Amino acid sequence: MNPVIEINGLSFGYEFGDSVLKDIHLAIFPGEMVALVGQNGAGKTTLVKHLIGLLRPPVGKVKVGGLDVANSRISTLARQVGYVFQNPDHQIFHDTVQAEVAFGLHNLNLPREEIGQRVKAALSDVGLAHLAMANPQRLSRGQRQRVALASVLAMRTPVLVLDEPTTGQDYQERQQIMELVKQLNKAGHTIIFITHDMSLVAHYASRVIVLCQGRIVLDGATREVFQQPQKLAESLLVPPQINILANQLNEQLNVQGPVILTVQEMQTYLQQLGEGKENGTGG
Ligand SMILES: Nc1ncnc2c1ncn2[C@@H]1O[C@H](COP(=O)(O)OP(=O)(O)OP(=O)(O)O)[C@@H](O)[C@H]1O
Repeated sequence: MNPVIEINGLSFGYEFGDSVLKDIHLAIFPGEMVALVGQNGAGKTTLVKHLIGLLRPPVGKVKVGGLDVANSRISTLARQVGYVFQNPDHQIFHDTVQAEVAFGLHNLNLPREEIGQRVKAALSDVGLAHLAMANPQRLSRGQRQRVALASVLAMRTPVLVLDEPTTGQDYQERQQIMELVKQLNKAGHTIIFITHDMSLVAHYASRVIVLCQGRIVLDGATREVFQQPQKLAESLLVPPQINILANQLNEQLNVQGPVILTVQEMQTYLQQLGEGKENGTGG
């Protein structure tokens, strides 16, 4: 299978600034659900801006859906990758939610009917169907974030890049957004999401890429990455509480237990430990 995103030797620095990305090599395959993590200023947003042509690689090569970003038009790349900005106000310009979500679709020259259908479906997906005629500027930050998400969903691109999609959302909205993202991934979209919430990473990502000062320092299946708490700590990343608790329990019991990522996994593990004890085989 060919990678949908291929980065070879990408280095980048802003004008008058230090180097922000250093020799990035990366291949992401169709259907992956990748979490891109790292402390503030690690270079995550700078990296993904290279996928949509907002930044062009001065050194190295970036390919998306087989297109070389260095010489592809932003409008062409926009058919491959949808990007939800970290700050929704950087991508919301229209007077109504409906017009906002329809904007990108007009650029695709789609028939009016299809535009209407896609807008409706995207707004319903993010739970904003009832606010189609509202002015986005009057909505809450969390709602504006979801308008931005709907605008990108409506484009139906094979790759979705979500830069901190759950910022400003309450607990329930956060779960809803991530469940929606999971469904999109199941339906075949390749997902890259940036977040500082390591419990979302543990729960939803199939692969984790850790950026530290512009370099990739960890890249692997989620469970493998959480198996290296020392390396995560070096990047100032704190695993979810449940993972830490399980590690401490294993240490106390002096057993090599599994890597626990979610509360549900912990529940199952505790049950197994309990049953082992009853049978006299537990630690
Ligand atoms: N437009 C810009 N001009 C100059 N420097 C910039 C610009 N955008 C970002 N930087 C700098 O580049 C570095 C990486 O920033 P970037 O936004 O990519 O990090 P990040 O990992 O996404 O951080 P955060 O988690 O805070 O969003 C930071 O030092 C930042 O100050």
